[in-house]
Amino acid sequence: MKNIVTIAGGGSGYTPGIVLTLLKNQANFPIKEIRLYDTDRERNSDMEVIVDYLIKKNQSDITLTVTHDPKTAFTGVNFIFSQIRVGGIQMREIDEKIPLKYGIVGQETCGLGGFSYGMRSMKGFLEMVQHIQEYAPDAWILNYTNPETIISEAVRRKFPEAKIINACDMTISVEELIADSFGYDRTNWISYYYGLNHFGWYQSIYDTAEKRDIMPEIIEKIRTQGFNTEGLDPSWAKAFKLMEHMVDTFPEHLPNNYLEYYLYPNRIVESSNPTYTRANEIMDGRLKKIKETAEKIRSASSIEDIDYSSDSHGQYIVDIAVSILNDQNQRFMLIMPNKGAIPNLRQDAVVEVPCYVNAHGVEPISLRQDIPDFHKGLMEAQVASEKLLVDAFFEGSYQKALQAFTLNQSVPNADVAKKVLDELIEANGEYWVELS
Ligand SMILES: NC(=O)c1ccc[n+]([C@@H]2O[C@H](COP(=O)([O-])OP(=O)(O)OC[C@H]3O[C@@H](n4cnc5c(N)ncnc54)[C@H](O)[C@@H]3O)[C@@H](O)[C@H]2O)c1
Ligand SMILES: O=P(O)(O)OC[C@H]1O[C@H](O[C@H]2[C@H](O)[C@@H](O)[C@@H](O)O[C@@H]2CO)[C@H](O)[C@@H](O)[C@@H]1O
Ligand SMILES: [Mn+2]
Repeated sequence: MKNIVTIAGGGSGYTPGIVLTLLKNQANFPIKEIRLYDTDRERNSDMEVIVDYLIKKNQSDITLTVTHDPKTAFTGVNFIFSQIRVGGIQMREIDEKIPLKYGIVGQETCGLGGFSYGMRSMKGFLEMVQHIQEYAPDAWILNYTNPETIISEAVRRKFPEAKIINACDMTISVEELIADSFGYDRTNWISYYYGLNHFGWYQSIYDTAEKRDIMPEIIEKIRTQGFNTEGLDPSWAKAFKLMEHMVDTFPEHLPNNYLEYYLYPNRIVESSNPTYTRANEIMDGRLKKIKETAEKIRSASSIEDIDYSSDSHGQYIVDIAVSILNDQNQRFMLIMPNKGAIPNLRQDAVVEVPCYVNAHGVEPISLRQDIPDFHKGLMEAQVASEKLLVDAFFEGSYQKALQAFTLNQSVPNADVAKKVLDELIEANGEYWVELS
């Protein structure tokens, strides 16, 4: 059977990498149609030009459909890969800049920028899931849309039966960086990782060739040699530099780089430019590249190769689909209700842990051991603040939102929490539910 895949947020700069990965994986994941669904017609139309070019260049007979209509997007599909960004890059810029004005972390998925995005994202994402329930109730939603823990919690409350798998590419990026920096083969690894999304640690990394846990050795190498960040985007190189410091200071378990926003908000704020943030870098980089590539294809009768390739971000989501289709029980780091996976953390937390994926869905793997107090304490505050935010969304409660903002560990006091909340309510307007 050939599948139909809809890429929701089709205009995203991740689409070419995902399409090229799909084209490369036709033996395991045969596809008859790719649909690009996006509320922004101009962005979808630019991506149509690029994807059409990639399909033809690969001499594939896959049909391409481009739409802003949910019924056309979802009717009859088998998989929806979601990468929508509700509010777009313009609202990401606001999420990053308003907190920075008050001297606190301004970031896409962490701190109060992440909460601002979370409130918008829940609204837009749940509307999309409603459409999917109507037009394709049996389809699998493989979700990359952020902030993942908040999205996962909201979908679980509103659509408990939805067939959704929430995934983040950060752990594979970290593992690739480690393997490249120190000469490991990560395909031999069985990783045990626990946390919330963008808020977790490795507990162990078992190397099946060496037949031992190599995490202590990796930690030592990070402390003494540092990562090889040559060729990385400077912002990512900077993040991994701070990760080295985190590992050196807290060497018990290997942290996700995103913990820098909670453990070192001081350093993050000091090194941020409040008038030119990551959103501005993306506007001047990834987004410009899409426009330029589409223009190049439109205006040329024959063109040189365009600068997109299949990548691990695309491969990860395609591998999840393949594991479902072929009932392979492959292992992935996924975002799921805890229910015992981390034994000493509240059972209703949404956590990121290794899981098996097969035709029936996701089976989380238990860590079997309690996590230490330091890591547990940090997680408990974060779980509570994220849950309060989701409560605020469903109840329309200003008080719950204020509690969520105050409890966020990037926030020094309730006065700042309130000022930032009030300014974000104003800036988000209709993107947020009304809070009273
Ligand atoms: N989970 C992960 O590890 C991971 C990795 C990379 C990116 N992401 C997430 O993927 C998303 C896309 O990132 P990006 O930088 O490419 O963003 P982007 O803004 O460049 O692209 C997102 C696209 O979604 C469209 N969109 C917005 N709201 C929509 C809606 N309601 N319905 C349909 N389309 C809609 C926009 O018009 C835009 O074309 C973000 O949520 C980002 O955080 C997640
Ligand atoms: O600032 P951005 O938009 O470039 O990235 C934000 C996303 O960062 C992570 O994904 C990385 C990934 O880890 C890296 O290897 C490479 O593929 O780029 C990705 C994004 O550019 C993170 O996991 C996502 O959740 C963030 O949205
Ligand atoms: Mn992520």
